[in-house]
Amino acid sequence: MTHRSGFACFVGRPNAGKSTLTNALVGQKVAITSGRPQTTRHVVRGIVHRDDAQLVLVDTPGLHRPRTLLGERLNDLVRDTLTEVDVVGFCLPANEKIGPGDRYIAEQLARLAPEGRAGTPVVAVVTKADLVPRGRLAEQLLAVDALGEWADVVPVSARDGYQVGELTEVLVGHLPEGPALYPDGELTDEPEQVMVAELVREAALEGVRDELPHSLAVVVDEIVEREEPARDGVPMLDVRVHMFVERDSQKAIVIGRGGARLRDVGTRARTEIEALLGARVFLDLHVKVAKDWQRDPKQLGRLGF
Ligand SMILES: Nc1nc2c(ncn2[C@@H]2O[C@H](COP(=O)(O)OP(=O)(O)OP(=O)(O)O)[C@@H](O)[C@H]2O)c(=O)[nH]1
Repeated sequence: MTHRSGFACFVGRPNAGKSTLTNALVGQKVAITSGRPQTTRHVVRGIVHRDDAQLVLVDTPGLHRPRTLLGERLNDLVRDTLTEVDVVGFCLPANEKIGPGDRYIAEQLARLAPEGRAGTPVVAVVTKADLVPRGRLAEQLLAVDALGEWADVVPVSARDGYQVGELTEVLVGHLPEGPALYPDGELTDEPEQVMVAELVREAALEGVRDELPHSLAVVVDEIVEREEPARDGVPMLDVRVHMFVERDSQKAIVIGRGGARLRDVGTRARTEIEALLGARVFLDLHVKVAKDWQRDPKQLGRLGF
């Protein structure tokens, strides 16, 4: 079975139904995050976990707020963000006529595809389908279709669940093959997780910063509390961390002769993590050379390279 993974974001003018749709897609396993995950520069709004795919929904700064629509200066930022995701969902409410705000966004999205090149696919999502009769919905679908070049046009209702599964299918269909980017279950994107990653990164770069310029990404896979605390009542945590480097030579640097350097890094990081979390920590450090899928500039960017 091929596994797909990647990022999507919803754009659309205010009130278009982006947040509600995100929640509907993510369903029970909602994993809204408050902070900034260390593996991506965008705020993760939610993750759809499936056996065959992981769809990470991220926020797009810039196109969400009306005032930013006026700021030409923000266009580059928006464009950057939109080209870093694998698929964009452009939300247009079924019950409102297409207006200048929608057209503005449509124009921005059209620029994602530089002439003659395939850009980020954009799926036009006609939201709030439950608010209009079938005939009106059909008319809106035609109007939206005429508004630009879309990879697909999908009507949905986040309210009653109409076509929500279908939209997931369509979005997943635009993701590249790749392993899950986040562990299943609740996304514990707590500040601790970010700080733990930072502590490991600092320890790993100590003394070799010049040799590993931008080539070290740290991903905290999990922080799990053991059921039995230590005898003195201090909680015990298993912390699993992956460090990604780009080349074998860099892996050798991180690990050091006979693993000596990695042990050192582990000890130093562990001491600091214990101080941070107030717990005894078993730190499981792995170093990996980024695989082919991670050589993809998009993927590397997400891992922080
Ligand atoms: N009837 C109906 N109402 C919906 C649906 N989706 C969203 N709404 C309503 O539309 C309003 C706006 O929805 P949001 O999800 O907050 O829209 P948004 O695009 O995230 O808005 P901003 O955060 O302002 O950009 C809310 O009052 C929702 O309850 C839907 O499928 N059906």
